Amino acid sequence: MSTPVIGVLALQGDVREHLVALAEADALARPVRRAEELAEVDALVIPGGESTTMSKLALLFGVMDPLRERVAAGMPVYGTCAGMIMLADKILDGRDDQETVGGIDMTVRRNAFGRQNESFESGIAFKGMDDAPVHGVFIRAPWVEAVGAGVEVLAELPAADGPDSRIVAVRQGNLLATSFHPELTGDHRVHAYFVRMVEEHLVAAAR
Ligand SMILES: NC(=O)CC[C@H](N)C(=O)O
Repeated sequence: MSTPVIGVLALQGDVREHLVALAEADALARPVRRAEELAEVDALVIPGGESTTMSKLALLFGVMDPLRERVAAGMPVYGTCAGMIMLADKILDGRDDQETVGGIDMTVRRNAFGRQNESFESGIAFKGMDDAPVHGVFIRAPWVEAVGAGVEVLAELPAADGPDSRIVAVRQGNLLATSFHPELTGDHRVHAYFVRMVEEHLVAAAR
């Protein structure tokens, strides 16, 4: 099978780190800014950054609707942090004019873990990666407040202030989202998991 071509939405955010992580997970990675570039990739990563700015630029560059169309058509997408917010059907604490691509039946709360100076790192038990916890870097991170029946929860963190836990990684069909940033660590197992999702999608689509 040919190597999957995975774009990284390069309007704003930590694009370069994702390009490196995807290459290390054996994908062909390239930045995507415009609809024509989106049309040429098999799958997409939406990076961390600032979802309000990303939303504004996606509308300005005319990629918001093409993105929604590709998601509806089944293109695999992985969103980290701001990218998770972009994949949420509903957001809390967003800006009034903030739009998302949507696609995952979940409600995500922006900046839920606190402000920049409350950023933290934590080992995370990630479903299917049983050899060792995933190293999670959380920077003004969102959490998933509610999920619909079709959403698989892949990771949760115990809440700092009570018995509850916070959902920090989910998958719905071909869409994957994490509150944290595996691209900022040397541990690229989540990117490898996404590359496998893309390969499985391409095999199924070719049948
Ligand atoms: N590291 C991040 O991507 C932060 C996300 C940012 N707080 C937002 O709302 O988009």
